[in-house]
Amino acid sequence: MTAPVTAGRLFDQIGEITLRRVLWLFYERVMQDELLAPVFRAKLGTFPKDGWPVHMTRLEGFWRATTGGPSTYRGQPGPAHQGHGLEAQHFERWLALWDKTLREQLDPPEAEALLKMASRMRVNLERFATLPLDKP
Ligand code: HEM
Repeated sequence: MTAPVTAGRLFDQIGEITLRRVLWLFYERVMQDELLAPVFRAKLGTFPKDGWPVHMTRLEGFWRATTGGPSTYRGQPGPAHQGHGLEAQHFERWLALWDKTLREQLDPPEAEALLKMASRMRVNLERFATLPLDKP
């Protein structure tokens, strides 16, 4: 019988190197997407240079922590999404690319687990993304 995928085991099941590969491939695709790329380019510059190495290190830390792996990530994903003019369509596209990349690169249980995690986070991130920057 296959054990259920839980956060603690997920990092080990995916593996450090595979997780890193998935993330780089995903953002390479994000940067080929005409809706998403301009948002990231405005903030981080030209992929994979400028602000990208730092961003990728931070994201890797985030996903390591989320999947139960060792991590020193101490960021705040919510506020990071404020002030970019993000709408529902950006999140739809992001998740569609995430889904495609995960399905190609991982076994179904791990792919589904990572998709489900991002789908849940979307609710909170989208709420932040549409908050006015200067609250009265
Ligand atoms: C559910 C979907 C998403 C997840 C899980 C996610 C996750 C993250 C995380 C963990 C960070 C790092 C936060 C930190 O600095 O500590 C981040 C930053 C960021 N994300 Fe997202 N994100 C999502 C959707 C999007 C979308 C749709 C866009 C826009 C097209 C976007 C644009 C950005 C930008 C511009 C940053 C800030 C980069 C920086 O200042 O270094 N994200 N995201």
